[in-house]
Amino acid sequence: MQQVLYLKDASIFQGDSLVLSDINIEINKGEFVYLIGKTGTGKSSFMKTLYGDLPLTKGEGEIVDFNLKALKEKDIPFLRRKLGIVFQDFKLLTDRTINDNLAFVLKATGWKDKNDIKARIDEVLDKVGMKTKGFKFPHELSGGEQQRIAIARALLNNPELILADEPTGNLDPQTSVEVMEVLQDINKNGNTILMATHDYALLLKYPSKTLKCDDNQIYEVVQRKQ
Ligand SMILES: Nc1ncnc2c1ncn2[C@@H]1O[C@H](COP(=O)(O)OP(=O)(O)OP(=O)(O)O)[C@@H](O)[C@H]1O
Repeated sequence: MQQVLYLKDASIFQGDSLVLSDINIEINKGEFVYLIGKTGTGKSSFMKTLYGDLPLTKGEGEIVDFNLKALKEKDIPFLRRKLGIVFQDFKLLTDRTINDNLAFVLKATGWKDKNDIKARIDEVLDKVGMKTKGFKFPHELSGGEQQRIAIARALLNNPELILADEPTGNLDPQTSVEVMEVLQDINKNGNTILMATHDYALLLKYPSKTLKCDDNQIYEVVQRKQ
């Protein structure tokens, strides 16, 4: 099994306060992993550590071949190119169309050829069922559609790991299921996904490996067979 993430005896701090300690986890290529836990237990802090927004100061960690302990400011853009990050609030650029949102990311990561850019955009929009919506502006799309675009954006550079922090947090239950179907599809096509959520209905509907933050620890939840 190829490992895309491991943490060994790691602790996560916000300033001086300890959020999580003794973290020992690994995620292998192809897995779909949930990260659950009550508000304030450290899910976002954990995710931020993985994409270089919080430093790892104690313990060891490696993500998509980057050593988190030795991560320098200048490494962060390169780390993020190997990750796809999806947030609760979509974070699309509101002043341009979907196609231009996606082209912006590709150009920022060195893509130059117009035809290659167009082909890649069509490809990722197709993966999230939004191929006909590229000409629209974000405000012309529903919340679920905007999140599907954010997932397409995360796929642009063939990420080795997708980090989704409460991707259905702003969506109604039906739309959450639609977005989850997209995430399940891309996982079946080989993408590795770590998804923070407090939506237990999704966990029950789509059972998968689950990590839980509680009492300053992260541990794997053993799921009972139904
Ligand atoms: N920027 C910050 N500075 C200092 N403390 C912070 C900061 N952000 C979060 N914390 C603290 O770290 C702890 C974990 O917060 P975190 O946001 O990681 O939890 P969470 O599980 O993601 O919660 P939520 O579901 O509400 O986002 C909380 O006690 C919080 O008050």
